[in-house]
Amino acid sequence: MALSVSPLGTAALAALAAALLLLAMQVLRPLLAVRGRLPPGPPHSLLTGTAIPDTHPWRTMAEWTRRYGDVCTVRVGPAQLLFVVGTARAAHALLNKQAGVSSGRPRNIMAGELMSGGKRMLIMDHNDRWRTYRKVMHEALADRPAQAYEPVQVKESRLAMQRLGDGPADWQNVWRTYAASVIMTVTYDQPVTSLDDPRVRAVNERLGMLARYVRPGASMLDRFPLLYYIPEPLNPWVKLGKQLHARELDLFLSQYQAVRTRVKAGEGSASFSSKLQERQEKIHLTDEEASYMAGSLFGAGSDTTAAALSIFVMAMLRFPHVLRQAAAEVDRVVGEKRMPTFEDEAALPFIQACVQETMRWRPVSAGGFMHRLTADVQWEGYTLPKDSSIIGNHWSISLDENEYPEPDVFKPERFLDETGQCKGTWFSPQDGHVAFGFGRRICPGMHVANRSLFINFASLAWAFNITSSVPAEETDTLAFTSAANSHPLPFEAHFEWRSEARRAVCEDEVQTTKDNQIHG
Ligand code: HEM
Repeated sequence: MALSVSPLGTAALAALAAALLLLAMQVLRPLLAVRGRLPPGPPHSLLTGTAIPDTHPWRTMAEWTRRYGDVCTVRVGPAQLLFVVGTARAAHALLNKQAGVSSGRPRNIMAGELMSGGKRMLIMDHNDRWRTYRKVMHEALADRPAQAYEPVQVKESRLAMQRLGDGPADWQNVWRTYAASVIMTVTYDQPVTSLDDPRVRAVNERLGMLARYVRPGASMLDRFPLLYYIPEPLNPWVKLGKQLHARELDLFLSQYQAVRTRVKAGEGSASFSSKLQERQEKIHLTDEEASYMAGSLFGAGSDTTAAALSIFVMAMLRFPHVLRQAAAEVDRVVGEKRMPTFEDEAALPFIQACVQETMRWRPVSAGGFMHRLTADVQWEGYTLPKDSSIIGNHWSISLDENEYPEPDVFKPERFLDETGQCKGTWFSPQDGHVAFGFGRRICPGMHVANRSLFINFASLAWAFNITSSVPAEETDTLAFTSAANSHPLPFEAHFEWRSEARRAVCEDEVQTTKDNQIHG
């Protein structure tokens, strides 16, 4: 007996077949596009790709580098290729020297396109808007303009020392407050004194949401991009992404507009936002774009800086002789009667070397950030196809004993030359490490970050003996969170004033620097 199918049923079957065909094309297209040999990599399943662990994925990736080589192929889901680059040699060749074709970002529908409206620099592709953002960032944050923020960093650092000396239970929050206040001042000329400040709470709440969706494949839309095309009224994911974006945009716009209002009233001093407002029209940025550029500085620069400051404290507990060496250098140059300043920097090469070693020893963005290849790239007989993702694993590069002998030991002197001056490495002549990333996506805030680390490390060495009831050799130097910006898990640390006189000098300096503002 012949089966009869109604016209409605035929249409449904045709629609189903078309959807399956589209799905198959989406899955197969990147694989069919592979035109050469891929580097070896860990096993993967055809449907779900390579199993990448949620906890400290950079440690597993480092293991893959040891097993499969400098560049290995990983599959995210059934079709997306990700190249994990695990040595300085390969990272320098692929991500620095060929930055022209390795500086895109992979598509991120939920966190990038919907929640950030395509306006968040860190997850924006290598396009014209990104170039404008990058130019603005360079003009505001490069080495010379970053000097303007030094008075604010000095003021906040004095406050941080005072708070640490008071013996807070959660001393890591002192660093979070320091970093939040520096960024809020740099961005809006709005210092904060507590993490409970409603402005900080609001932005941290938004960042918490973003962190949830920014990981590859964290949202259904990124795992199954076809879902994006379901009409909006029936599409819960698109609706959610747009709602979250609207709330974040409201927050960023209101902070940005408040600067405009204060400037009109002749109040406050210069900031990233006030300077941006002066030239916003000339560079054709809408208020929405400009407010997002300003607003997303907090996410990029606050948590990262706070983590690096805690990492230094961890290193000082594990390697107490380094703190003694740092204190000896600071005492020789600065003495007891005043605290260190940025004018002392050239005379404090050991402290500068401590900054570099902290960033190397436990890199904050431990796994690195994904880039996207915008053309096919050749690597030692292998082809890395256009549109694949590529990631430089900061962890394995920083702990590679071929580049850094005894990599687990905190040894600032590895960055000192025979004349005692600070030096870099062959692949990073300036900083000696890769913790700020690669190529055209290298962190534009690094000069602000380095200054924060310098002034706080010098001040810690000047002010405190740092102690713990845990013996130095039992300090767990691998106890870190698994977030993209990996913080040390809470640990015990006591900050004991080296002398009553130093405590009194710090109290005085808190008063004398309390009105410090951005220069210019
Ligand atoms: C210790 C502190 C910091 C660390 C470890 C750090 C690290 C990084 C890393 C690894 C990247 C991505 C690089 C890549 O894709 O290869 C990045 C990007 C970025 N950072 Fe930082 N950062 C720090 C502080 C800051 C500060 C203080 C600011 C702002 C004042 C900032 C602003 C940015 C921005 C806007 C981007 C996006 C750049 C782009 O995608 O083109 N960062 N940072």
